Amino acid sequence: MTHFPFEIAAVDGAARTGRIQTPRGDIRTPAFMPVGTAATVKALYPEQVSEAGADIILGNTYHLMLRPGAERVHRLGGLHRFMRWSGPILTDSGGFQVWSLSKLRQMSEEGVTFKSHIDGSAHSLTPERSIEIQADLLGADISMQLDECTAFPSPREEAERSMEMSLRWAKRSKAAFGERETQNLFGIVQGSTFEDLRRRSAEGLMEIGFDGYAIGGLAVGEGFEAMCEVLDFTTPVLPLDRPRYLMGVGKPVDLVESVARGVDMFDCVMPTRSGRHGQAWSDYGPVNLKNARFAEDDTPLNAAIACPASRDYSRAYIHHLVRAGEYLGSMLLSWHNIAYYEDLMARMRTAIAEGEFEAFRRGFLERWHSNEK
Ligand SMILES: CNc1nc2c(CCNCC3CCCCC3)c3nc(N)[nH]c(=O)c3cc2[nH]1
Repeated sequence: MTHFPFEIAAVDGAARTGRIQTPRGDIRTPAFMPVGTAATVKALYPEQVSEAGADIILGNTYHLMLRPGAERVHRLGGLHRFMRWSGPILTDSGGFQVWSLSKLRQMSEEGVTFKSHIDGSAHSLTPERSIEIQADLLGADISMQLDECTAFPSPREEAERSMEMSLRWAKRSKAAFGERETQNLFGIVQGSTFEDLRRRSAEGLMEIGFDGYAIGGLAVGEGFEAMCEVLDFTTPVLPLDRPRYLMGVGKPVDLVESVARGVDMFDCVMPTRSGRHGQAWSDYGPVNLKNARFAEDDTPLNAAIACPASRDYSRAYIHHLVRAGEYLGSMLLSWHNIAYYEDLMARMRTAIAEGEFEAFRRGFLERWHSNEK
């Protein structure tokens, strides 16, 4: 097993803090991974993403195979060189995006065929092809198995069929990946909201053996309570000494409640996407800077965060930019939101290291549920 060393520095309840050591740098956990869908964390330079505190970013098989093409990225030196990000990159395997973005898709045991949402051209993804794109062509440090994200809600039989196919694809993904010294491969637990299916999926993946375990099939409309319930009965089954990655999550309160349940890694489009829609995140929830109450608010978004977008610009100015539809509005809010998310992760890492995570969590939930904005 050539998994990256995962050093757990402290445990507080089910919460853990530590670091994953990769050839391209350490990942401090719990970690939030900004999403770089089309080889860019939208509206930010890589330097800003790194200075904001991100150790690792996400890339994506689906988008990059369609445009500019995985072979082209490879000819140009791989994804790190192409986008000038020298730290670790995790890529998703593409299955989820086929379901959420493409038209006319066909699923079979072999894989999935689909039409590009960009130009309608025909494409196919198999477990083997997805690994080739992620690990060989893009050069991801961490690749994900090809899986099927089971729709929610699903009847039990459908969830079982879907989970079992993802397990077969997990086996094929691992066989295609083989043993690599400088790259890792994560399996993805499915099983929707059914405890026994989640257990069988986790046990099946551990039997195959992966460098880390993602929890898929969540943040698909099941709601906060159901997501927490699935975490309550899934994370305890997973190995303590391997990273757990909750895919597609989430709002700040989701991150706090999931870290409390033993999750180490997260990704979400929320900070950047909501920044483009005029929203700034805080411990009190989202704040829409378009709101008239900011028109003459000369205070910064959050002076406690050492990011120019959070500390140096007034809300009045950002309000003006958003109202005027100026690019700088989206740029500053995206920058602040990434810095806020990374600051939240840093506060949680410190709280766990000091054995104070419960107190941190209580304080955060009080702020989150207060109506102060
Ligand atoms: C938002 N909710 C959610 N996302 C899920 C995702 C995607 C996670 N984010 C990947 C980025 C998305 C933007 C482009 C770059 C990659 C899921 N992915 C996989 N493979 N399986 C899931 O069950 C799975 C489940 C998910 N649930």
